Amino acid sequence: MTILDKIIAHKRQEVADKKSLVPTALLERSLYFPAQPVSMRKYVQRPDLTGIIAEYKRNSPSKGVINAYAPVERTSIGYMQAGASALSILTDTTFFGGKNEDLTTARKFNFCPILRKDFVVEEYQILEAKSIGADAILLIASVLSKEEVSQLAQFAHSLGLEVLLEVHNREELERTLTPHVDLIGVNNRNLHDFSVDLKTSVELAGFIPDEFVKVSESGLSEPASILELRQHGYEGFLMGEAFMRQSRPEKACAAFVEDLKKLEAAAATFSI
Ligand SMILES: O=P(O)(O)OC[C@@H](O)[C@@H](O)c1c[nH]c2ccccc12
Repeated sequence: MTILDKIIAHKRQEVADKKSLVPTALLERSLYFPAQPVSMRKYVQRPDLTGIIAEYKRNSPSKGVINAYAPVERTSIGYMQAGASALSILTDTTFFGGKNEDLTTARKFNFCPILRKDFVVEEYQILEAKSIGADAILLIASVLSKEEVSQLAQFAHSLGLEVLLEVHNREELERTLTPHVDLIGVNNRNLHDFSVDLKTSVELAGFIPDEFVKVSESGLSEPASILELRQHGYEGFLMGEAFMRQSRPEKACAAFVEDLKKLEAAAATFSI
């Protein structure tokens, strides 16, 4: 049994327990409807922003505790001030040390797209994402069938939420691709053994149809990688640990964006 299998088994039980406490009909009555949903797809493509989807992640199964102290208010506001396009907030408690309140807090302080980062296996969790103020959800291809991806994505759309479909290889991409998702994220980390390789994004880029916004996920820590991935059509860059590993993640994000801008300027001069 891999760690991902363990997470999914645990998640199914957790959702069953939650349902008995807050039945679906009750959750439906507490949906959060912001004045207008904020489109992650659009923000990632905004030329005045960086495409960075900055993640708030306290722990991970592969790294243990990453940052136990950085508060979600200051971190999320700082990420957005630094030039991030969107936020990703981990809400899984058991394996990532997150909670729904982290997302509601981030929502209170930021007008920007917020991705609820969790392991979605049922519609109930999508209602929950909406009820806590998310704008987008993640669907992980390796743990879902094509029908599940399609149905969950359509359900998310019916609530005004966008969908980021995460794949790690060509088989997952071709097996689950459906027009009902908005962005395709290529996870450079293999969730079964945690190995990370940016080549995963480079190699899969050509197989992703143009109508989907391409996002490269995990293991990003160098501005040069962003420039390289842009050449392959990536517009979104999901980054967590490189920032969260530092005591002031928002400052690390700002420094990264500064370096990225310098590199962009240098690259522009060089190409003339
Ligand atoms: O911390 P990193 O290496 O920058 O990675 C961020 C993000 O891609 C990663 O947290 C992630 C990608 N897919 C996931 C699915 C579930 C939990 C976490 C993830």
